[in-house]
Parts: sequence; C-alpha cells; structure tokens
Amino acid sequence: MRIHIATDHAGLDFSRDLRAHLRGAGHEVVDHGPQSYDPLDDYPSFCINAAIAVVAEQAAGIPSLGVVFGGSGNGEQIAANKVTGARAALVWSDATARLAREHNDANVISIGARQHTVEEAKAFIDAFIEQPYTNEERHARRIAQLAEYERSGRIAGHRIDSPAAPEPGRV
Ligand SMILES: O=C[C@H](O)[C@H](O)[C@H](O)COP(=O)(O)O
Repeated sequence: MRIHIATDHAGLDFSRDLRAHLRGAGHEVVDHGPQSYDPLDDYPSFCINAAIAVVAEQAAGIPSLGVVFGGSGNGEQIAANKVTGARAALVWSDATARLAREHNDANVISIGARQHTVEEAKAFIDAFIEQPYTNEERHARRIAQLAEYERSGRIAGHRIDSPAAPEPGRV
C-alpha cells in the first residue's frame, strides 16, 4: 500500500515515528511535509497535497491511503476534505479507525498528535489499513450521495436547501 502522510509542526515528531513504522510494515510512504520544524507553519497545503495524491492514485487504480496529523487532527481533516473525492475521517480509537473503512470507505484519516501516544496512533493506522470497506448497500448509497452533492450540489430524491444569501452589506 502507498501511504501519503502530511502534518504540521504539532505532528512532526509523531509523523517521523509513524513513517518508520509504516515502512517497517512494508508500505511505501510518501511524505507531503513539512520537512522541518517551524512552529508557525500551516497545515492546509500539506494535507491538501496528501489528499490530492490519494484521490488521483485511487482513480488510477493504485492502492493508496492518506494519514494526516496535527495537534488535534481537526484542521487537518477539514483540509483533506476540501479535496474533491477525499473522504477524511478523524480517528481517535481503534473502533473509529475501523469504522472509517467499514462504513465510510475513508481514504484519509486524521489523528491528533497532541491527543494520543505514538503507540496508540500506530494501532489506529494499522487498524485503518487492514480493515476492508464492507461495500454494503446502505453505506455505498450514502457515500454516493456525498459524491453526488460534491459533484452537483444536489442529492436526487432528497431536499438540499439553497445556501443562505448573504445579507445586504455583508460578505
Ligand atoms: O486543527 C489544527 C491542528 O490541531 C493544529 O496542529 C493546531 O491548531 C496548531 O496549533 P499551534 O499553532 O498553537 O501549535
């Protein structure tokens, strides 16, 4: 499996340990940065690039997944989910790691480096990688709805409200 990783300063030490763990398990690791510690760096571009690579490779039939880290994992998950085709899940337990694959076919997970030990994170990542997607009809249907909304702004057969117009004088 090719694993795309990205972080920010808050997850950098973490990501070094996890890179070694993943390589030791036989995975190919592609690091989207940062390459050095800068307490003022910004996670969006690193995480977006990791998600772009995962989506592109999966579309090309290359088995790949993404793992992004930050202090909480929240911003990193949000960043990855801005990429069309990314399904990034915030993982905080073995169960949420497995469910991210089983129910959501997540292709990226996000982990808060300030919330877990490295050993916990290794277990989450291993669980995520080894767990297959069930492809059960209800899960496939919901994932297809997300993709449809992403593509068209609609979900056939379901009401989607128009985004509220900005109030006059406000942007
Ligand atoms: O959601 C964002 C992440 O948790 C960041 O890693 C975090 O906000 C970084 O915080 P700071 O700039 O205070 O180190």
